Amino acid sequence: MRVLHVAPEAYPLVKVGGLADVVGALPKAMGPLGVEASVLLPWHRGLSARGVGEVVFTFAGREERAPLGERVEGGVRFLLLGVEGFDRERVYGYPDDAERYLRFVLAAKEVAKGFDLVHAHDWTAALLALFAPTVYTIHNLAHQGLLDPAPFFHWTGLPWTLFHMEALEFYGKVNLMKGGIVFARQVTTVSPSYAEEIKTPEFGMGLDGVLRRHAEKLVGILNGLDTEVFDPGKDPYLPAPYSLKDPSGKARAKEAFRQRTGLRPPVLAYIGRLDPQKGLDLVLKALPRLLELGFSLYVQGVGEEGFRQAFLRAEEEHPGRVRFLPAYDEALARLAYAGAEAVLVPSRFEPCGLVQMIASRYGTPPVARAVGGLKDTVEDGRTGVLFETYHPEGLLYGVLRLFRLGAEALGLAGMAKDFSWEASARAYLEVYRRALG
Ligand SMILES: Nc1ncnc2c1ncn2[C@@H]1O[C@H](COP(=O)(O)OP(=O)(O)O[C@H]2O[C@H](CO)[C@@H](O)[C@H](O)[C@H]2O)[C@@H](O)[C@H]1O
Repeated sequence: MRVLHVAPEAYPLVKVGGLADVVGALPKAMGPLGVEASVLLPWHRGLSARGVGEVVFTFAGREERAPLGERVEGGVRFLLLGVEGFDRERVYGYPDDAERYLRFVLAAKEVAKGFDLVHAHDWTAALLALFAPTVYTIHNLAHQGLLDPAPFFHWTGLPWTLFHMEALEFYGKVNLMKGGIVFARQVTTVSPSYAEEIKTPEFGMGLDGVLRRHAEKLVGILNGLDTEVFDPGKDPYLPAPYSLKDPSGKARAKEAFRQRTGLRPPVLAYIGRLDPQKGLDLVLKALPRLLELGFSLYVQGVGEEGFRQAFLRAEEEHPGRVRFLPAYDEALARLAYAGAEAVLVPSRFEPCGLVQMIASRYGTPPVARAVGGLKDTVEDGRTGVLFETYHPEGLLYGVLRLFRLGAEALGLAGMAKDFSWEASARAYLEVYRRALG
């Protein structure tokens, strides 16, 4: 079976968040099951690849050409598509994102012709479901890809008959994610709990009705971790390797983390995008009390300016107790996963979440909110702590409970857990078979 993954980001070529981890790891995990997978990405600035040809496609009624590159990393074949609009600093966050990614999809549709199945990820690739046999994965319902119908139909050349409630129309706009859900042969999301939650108005972000109508083709498959990439036993970013059998190297990581950050333990770490999804308002509100109780805080992430300012202020006000790294930094993230006493994942909603799994793999227990994939991956009281109420008190209670139970013991229990892709890869194979059957 030949499958083409289509996505905006994939580790190790380009990563903003967890989507990249998944798109980088899943193709590898499917190999042993007989699925030959390639990953198609936009040719973002700075990526090098061997030119392998040119893709001819139609955009806004005109013929365009885009160079196609190829590069193999970690056994995965990446294809890079050099359509206009991607020679830029960032992956997302431009006013013309909808246009650039539509152009990418219309070119990707030509590449897809050489494959049995497309596996499209998130809103940017959703529209492929209209052009090829597609499995569509929702990584986050918060980003749906909304745009005005007039430019959409002009650029794509699709008929206006698709502009109705059971197809692409969404409150007067075109909704690309809705198109993915309606037209894909199978729809997946990244945890069983999130698959249930998104069928309710509370978590459905306006698409719960559509998801309920298409529930028979919707399945929740838990993300795994690339256990080769995230392995404290051979992580080049750590001062010494360690494992469940011999965790002694973890003390070295703690020491290195302390020296690097100047924070006195116990340190609570947040690593991730600075996004309202992630419950950072709870962290900020609980901060004074956490500091009073003797905890320090480490925050690493990029995203919303409001959060950036708030954490810069917190760092300034509490030298030696709060450190904020407003950057994407793989090396420091690994050191934090290994060197902090606990990680905080107080999300409002969380489709799956990789942060809590990575932390566990590095022997650091998570304090997480009992939603979505967090509920499916953190064993409350055994590998970490889950709290229910979206309130600073809920988070505080969770932190205190974790340390009462013994952070170290919970961390070790987490290290023993299987976070690999194995079971989930088999579940995806079933979905692929259904899509083609
Ligand atoms: N500043 C920084 N420096 C270094 N590393 C950083 C970083 N900021 C984030 N990361 C890394 O990005 C990843 C975050 O992944 P998550 O899955 O936890 O959340 P995200 O919301 O990005 O993903 C979305 O997609 C994934 C994939 O399906 C879902 O698990 C999730 O619930 C959904 O919200 C982790 O590997 C983390 O270490």
